Amino acid sequence: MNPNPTTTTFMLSSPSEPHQHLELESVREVPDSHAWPALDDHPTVYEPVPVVDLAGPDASVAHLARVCESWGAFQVTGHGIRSDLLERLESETRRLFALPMDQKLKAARPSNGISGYGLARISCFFSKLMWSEGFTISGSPLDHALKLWPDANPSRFCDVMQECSDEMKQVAGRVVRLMLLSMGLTPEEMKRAEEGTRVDQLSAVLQLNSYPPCPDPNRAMGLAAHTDSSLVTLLFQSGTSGLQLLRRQDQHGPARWVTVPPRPGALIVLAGDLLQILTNGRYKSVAHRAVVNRNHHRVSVAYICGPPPHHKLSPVGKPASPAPCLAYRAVSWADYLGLKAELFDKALASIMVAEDSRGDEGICC
Ligand SMILES: C=C1C[C@]23C[C@@]1(O)CC[C@H]2[C@@]12CCC[C@@](C)(C(=O)O1)[C@H]2[C@@H]3C(=O)O
Ligand SMILES: O=C(O)CCC(=O)C(=O)O
Ligand SMILES: [Fe+2]
Repeated sequence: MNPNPTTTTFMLSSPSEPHQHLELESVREVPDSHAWPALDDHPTVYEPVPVVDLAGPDASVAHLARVCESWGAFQVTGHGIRSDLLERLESETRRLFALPMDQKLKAARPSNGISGYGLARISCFFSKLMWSEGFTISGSPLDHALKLWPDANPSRFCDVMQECSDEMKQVAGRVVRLMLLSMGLTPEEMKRAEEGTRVDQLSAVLQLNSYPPCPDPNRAMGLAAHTDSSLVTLLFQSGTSGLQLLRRQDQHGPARWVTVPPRPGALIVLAGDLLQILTNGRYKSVAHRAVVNRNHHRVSVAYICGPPPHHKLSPVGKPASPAPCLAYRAVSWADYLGLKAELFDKALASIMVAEDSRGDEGICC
């Protein structure tokens, strides 16, 4: 799948690209560096995005199987994360992005690193820059917080990020388990699927995103279409919409963008590439993007979660139909991230096992 026809393998000419670290909030006109030629690659339509109440009967495995197969995403309520914690998550995220650019750049993500402040990582695959800033937290955010707020107590930021990660881990663990139960696996397959995916084993990064108001939202892109590499991503979006899911009725049907309206207290679950691999193509990862708007400064926080980085995940269950024999070779998250950084939307295809060469690692059908 190519989630966006404007994708090229264009690399930014140099790290000192003049508009790379624009103070987007003070820009009055979208510069050419940020003007996207084709935002309307598919129509944007209204469709109600499914809601799964983890505390209610919606959390039935039959319902979940249908939702995962047909959407790869849903809103989750009844997750137990207190609304005041989510409010603090939003306000700490806003406080970070409101810092002056030179302060944020003190916590810049190193070119070969995971954590820190910077442009969307996928920027290198596109010829235009995105109307957003990101901050990735992997492990403790303390070192970064000390650089961002050298004169203040960093615990306010760190505590909220840590508490949210801990809570989101519990929710992600429940969601992954329900998804696996919904596949109707044999006890042996279920045991194999749970290796590396149990709640106590999950690992994650927290991705904070900021989308300042944009003077010409029809020409700018907040975050270009992509799938996450995770098993599942839990996304918190502030009261402003912007997240869109790429949806098809069936494999060959026309694609359209569906906006996920903010729903107070809800989190959004997005199926990632590792879930597609683990479920042998049955629960596909969902392509999504973030669009911007003229008046509101939107923020979002993604809890991008998967197995321990070096745990090798291999597919379980029957290959997805109608595709005859989708199967992937076993892969660790760490190795898959390497493929994704190199191949972007071709990473999944690169680990498909050809039908005639299925051996120990692939699933025979
Ligand atoms: C663990 C990771 C997943 C991620 C790449 C990363 O190393 C850290 C940031 C993650 C993120 C967040 C925004 C979208 C995304 C595609 C990206 O470019 O960086 C994801 C990556 C991913 O899921 O592959
Ligand atoms: O901001 C959003 O709604 C999407 C964010 C996202 O896709 C990500 O962080 O991976
Ligand atoms: Fe994403």
